[in-house]
Amino acid sequence: MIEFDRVGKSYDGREEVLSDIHFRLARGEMAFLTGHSGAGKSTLLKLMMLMERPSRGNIIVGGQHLGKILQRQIPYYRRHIGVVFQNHQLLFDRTVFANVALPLEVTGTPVKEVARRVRAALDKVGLLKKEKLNPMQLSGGEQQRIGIARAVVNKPPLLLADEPTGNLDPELSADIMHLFEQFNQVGVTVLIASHDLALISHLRHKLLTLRDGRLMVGQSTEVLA
Ligand SMILES: Nc1ncnc2c1ncn2[C@@H]1O[C@H](COP(=O)(O)OP(=O)(O)OP(=O)(O)O)[C@@H](O)[C@H]1O
Repeated sequence: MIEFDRVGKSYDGREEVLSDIHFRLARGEMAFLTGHSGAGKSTLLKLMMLMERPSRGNIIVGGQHLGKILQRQIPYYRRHIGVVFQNHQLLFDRTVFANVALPLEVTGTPVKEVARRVRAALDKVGLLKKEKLNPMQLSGGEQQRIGIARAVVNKPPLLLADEPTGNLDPELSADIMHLFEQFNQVGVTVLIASHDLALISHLRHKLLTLRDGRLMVGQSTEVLA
């Protein structure tokens, strides 16, 4: 599903933030990406989203060589990836339903189909009853669930998350991680950047650790060992 082959990234010709990054994530696999602040976690996710281009090396996502994707093709490529951010980036001038419907409207999905899919996504995150509310009326944990519903409403085969539990207390954070696991159990490939090592150590998935620009691959249950 994801393959990084000797990828390097430097900004503005300065020292490399990522060096010689080499890893694979199989279709249907789930992994955590960790590392200290500034280690390059967001940069690695941005390379997969084509928000940044590597300085060297090759990246393949879903069978596509990212180096061959032209600038104008990027919006189409991104439709296959669901993205969840720490600050959920919801629009507070519209309802929960309208927020989750956004990715479908962009692709011109018929209205009936939009309603069906939005409700299915809200049901999966346990917030079907809140569709008419404004996101402002929801708790932080609920807002994050709305962000996740919006990320999965298109049924993307790949879900990327950047510190999705950053603002949440431990219990809510665990709930959010379990939600990602549920999507993974139905076949979605999931990669989550997080520095919440206590939480990660309780879940058994692949662990990608960035240190001094290099990547090490291990198991999340060994993270505190
Ligand atoms: N657009 C940019 N231009 C220049 N430097 C950048 C840019 N984006 C990130 N960097 C630098 O690259 C390094 C890695 O940043 P990145 O945001 O990928 O780290 P991170 O591991 O996600 O950090 P955090 O956990 O604090 O979010 C940092 O030194 C940062 O200052």
